[in-house]
Amino acid sequence: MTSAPAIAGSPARAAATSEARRKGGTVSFEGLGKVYRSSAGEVTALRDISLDIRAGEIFGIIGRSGAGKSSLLRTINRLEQPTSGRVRIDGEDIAGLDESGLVGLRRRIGMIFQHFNLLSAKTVRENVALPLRVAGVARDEIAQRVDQTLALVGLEGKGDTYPSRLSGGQKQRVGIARALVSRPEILLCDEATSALDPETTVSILTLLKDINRRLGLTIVLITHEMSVIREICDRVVVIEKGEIVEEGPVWQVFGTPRHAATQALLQPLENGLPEDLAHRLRDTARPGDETVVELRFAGHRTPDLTGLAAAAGGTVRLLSSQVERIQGHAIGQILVGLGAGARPEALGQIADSARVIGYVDATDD
Ligand SMILES: Nc1ncnc2c1ncn2[C@@H]1O[C@H](COP(=O)(O)OP(=O)(O)OP(=O)(O)O)[C@@H](O)[C@H]1O
Repeated sequence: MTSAPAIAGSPARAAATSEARRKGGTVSFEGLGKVYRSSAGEVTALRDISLDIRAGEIFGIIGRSGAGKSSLLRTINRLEQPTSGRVRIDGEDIAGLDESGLVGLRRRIGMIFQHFNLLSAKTVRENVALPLRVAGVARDEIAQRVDQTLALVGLEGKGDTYPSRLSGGQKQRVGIARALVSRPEILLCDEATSALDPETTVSILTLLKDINRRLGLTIVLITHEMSVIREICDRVVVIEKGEIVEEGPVWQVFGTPRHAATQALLQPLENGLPEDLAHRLRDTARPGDETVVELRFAGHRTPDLTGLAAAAGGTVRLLSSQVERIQGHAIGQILVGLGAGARPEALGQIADSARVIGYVDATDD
């Protein structure tokens, strides 16, 4: 980009965004394969990956340890060479780039890392300036662009500080500034928040989202945490043993996870049955018991409490609720206890699915 990083909502922002969009930032994988060969043998890290990442989106790649996430991410800037298939950036097959073409590609693709990869003997300003120095940019322009980029990531006044005096979150901000100073079209994030505490993670993810909106740049991130995907991604792909097993908009993958690997990755986010209820739940009803119904929302319907009460046709108690909004869709589940005379079978029309999970003695509450 030729214009300066700008403030959200300003005319300069709109110009910066449209310029980034015009310049592209798409990534296509076509039948990509990667086999590592060493004296210890062969490891197939990626198999037949075909995938299109659109300009300006935040795209998540998730999978368990060893699934092949890093291998895939690193083929985008040719830190890793595929064994088969192709990677295209804005339609161009990057396998054909010569040395100078590769240098140009890496200027268009910034990268940030889990452990920040900062030079400890250099100040924040020197760290951020490094890619411009290497590119031979004039001294005055370097100073101006470094200042603008430090302001963009919220590090005004920290230019002369050494990395050892910064918090983890501040170090990652330096990493982000260094990646952005060359005004790339694509930002690769390699487990960028995995070394950070939950609060700092949220602040870095918020910054990435903000940068994506302001500059219109494509962000591709890898993570093993579904909470990161939920926080900022537009679309996600799940990889398992080197293959794509699930792909789609985030709300859809969270709402209807189809593959066992996705379900396992989502498990830490599920609270399960409230403990007190789990202890009291019975398989068969005794006189006076409430019927406990689980209503699941997969993003196609919004919980309608009035409709719920009307459909049930009797007393309804809310026992627990874990419904969140992802990309404007209601995802999660509600547990209700239905009293005598209520019709559990009528609740199927209220949620995306409904099922009786047992019975409880309501007088125990
Ligand atoms: N340089 C290498 N030489 C040999 N095998 C490798 C090499 N790099 C990765 N692998 C293997 O390739 C497979 C995929 O590794 P990769 O690092 O891409 O997975 P990952 O999903 O990023 O894992 P993690 O989350 O643990 O970093 C693993 O079995 C790994 O052991």
